[in-house]
Amino acid sequence: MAIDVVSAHDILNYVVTKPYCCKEEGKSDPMCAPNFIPEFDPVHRFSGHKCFNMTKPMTFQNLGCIENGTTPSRIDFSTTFFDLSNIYEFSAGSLNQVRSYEGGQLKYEVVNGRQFPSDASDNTTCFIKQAISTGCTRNVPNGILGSNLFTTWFWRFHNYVAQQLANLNPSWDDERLFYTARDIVVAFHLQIFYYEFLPEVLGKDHMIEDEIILCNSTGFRDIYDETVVPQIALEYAYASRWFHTIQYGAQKLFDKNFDFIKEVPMVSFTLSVQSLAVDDIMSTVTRGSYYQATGKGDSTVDPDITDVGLGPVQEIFDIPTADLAKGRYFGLPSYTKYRDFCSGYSKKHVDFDDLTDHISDEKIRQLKQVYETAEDIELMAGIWLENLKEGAHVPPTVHCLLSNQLKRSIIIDRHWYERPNRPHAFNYEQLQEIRKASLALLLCYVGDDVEKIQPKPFVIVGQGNNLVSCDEIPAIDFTYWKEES
Ligand code: HEM
Ligand SMILES: [Ca+2]
Repeated sequence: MAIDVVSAHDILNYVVTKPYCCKEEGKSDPMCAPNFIPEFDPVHRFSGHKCFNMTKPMTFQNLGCIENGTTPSRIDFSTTFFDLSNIYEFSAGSLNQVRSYEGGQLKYEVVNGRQFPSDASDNTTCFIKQAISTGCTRNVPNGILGSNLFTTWFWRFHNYVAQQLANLNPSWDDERLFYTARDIVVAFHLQIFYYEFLPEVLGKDHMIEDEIILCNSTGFRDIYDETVVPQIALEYAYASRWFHTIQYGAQKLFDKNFDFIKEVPMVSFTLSVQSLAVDDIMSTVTRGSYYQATGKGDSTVDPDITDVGLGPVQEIFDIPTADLAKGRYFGLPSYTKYRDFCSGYSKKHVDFDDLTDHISDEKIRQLKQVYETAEDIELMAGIWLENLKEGAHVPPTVHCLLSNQLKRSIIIDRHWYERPNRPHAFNYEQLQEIRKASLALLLCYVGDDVEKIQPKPFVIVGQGNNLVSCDEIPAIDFTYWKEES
């Protein structure tokens, strides 16, 4: 499960284009997922006609700002930085909507004794507890299972931190508590993303070599460059779609002894955050999220990803087809051009034979059947067929395109948490506490009934990474944020 890359789903702003085939009558409101809990009935998802819709992102052409007939230029509603905008700005301008303006807290709703994100107000019908029967979840952060879990956890963590700060500093007002908590939570998230999650995916040695992380991750560092324009490459989100190929289709549920209960199609949770609020689903799914393994990077895709995709709201959605199609839609250059770029332009890739260092002969033969020349190969098709990079869990071109942005995201961020001279920077002791951030710690703080967890939850349980009690996970000492009176 990936943070921030997964949270891309919270900002997806695709519009559904004309369906290829669709039943006319009895179409439900697409934002109101039919409820499948508690039976988790995968069968009804396939009832009726099969209706496959393609999607289009919002573009400046749609708004008439750029002439039609030009390459579509996408409007992105999320911020350019890794600043947990899926929590704090999950739709543009929504920050004020999600603050409670008391004690620095974010608004929440309690269902079954559990805290869930909520921006619903009293006169809407979109509280999660209502959605359990109505299916309506228009007003809450609502995406795929992974992002719903992460949003919920970080939302709760914000409130946890704000409460710690309030206890230590009774004189702080809501404003100060809110912004100090946000700063800590964003840093905590970045520390997990860059120093815990990404090393498992990209390989720690590669990341050190590419200067994305520090070898000795204790001190400050500052690579901010105000002359670099803050931007996220289209290719970052695009190449990240490769992760759809390792998405495992089944979500396993475990009881408190980590005994397997059952498995549920992962996609059944898509756009159905309310399903997490039923019974003890949140606890059993949370355990599954760190106890079960991910899918394999072996050029095959789970059938639910190609047939169901969006879960209950559409009968069929083929995510890999959408992934390939978006490359054409955005007018991305040929795969060979990205190979040139990723070789630092030390090698030119023109013929099929130039691609053999990352793609097997058999797969080159398959490419030849589909594409007339090597320069016709699309980026997505190329990365689907690449072997995984040595010392990493992604193909080399995905590695290159992600690494490129991940480094730039530090360079462009004036508020990067490791900077000693940013406005309201952490002092050295506070930064040491932030360095303790880990997914295990997050789940021990705010996860549902998490009493035991492996120290490295992005890695499967095993020797050297066995389940331990939460008491053994190093915790943050918030007293470093107590203001001297
Ligand atoms: C159950 C699992 C998942 C489902 C159902 C799902 C579904 C989708 C769908 C429907 C889209 C939009 C496709 C389009 O219309 O073009 C999408 C986009 C995307 N997905 Fe997933 N996805 C899943 C898992 C993941 C994972 C694990 C990652 C990465 C770690 C990921 C990364 C992305 C990215 C980066 C995009 C493009 C976002 C953008 O351009 O705004 N997805 N996904
Ligand atoms: Ca952001």
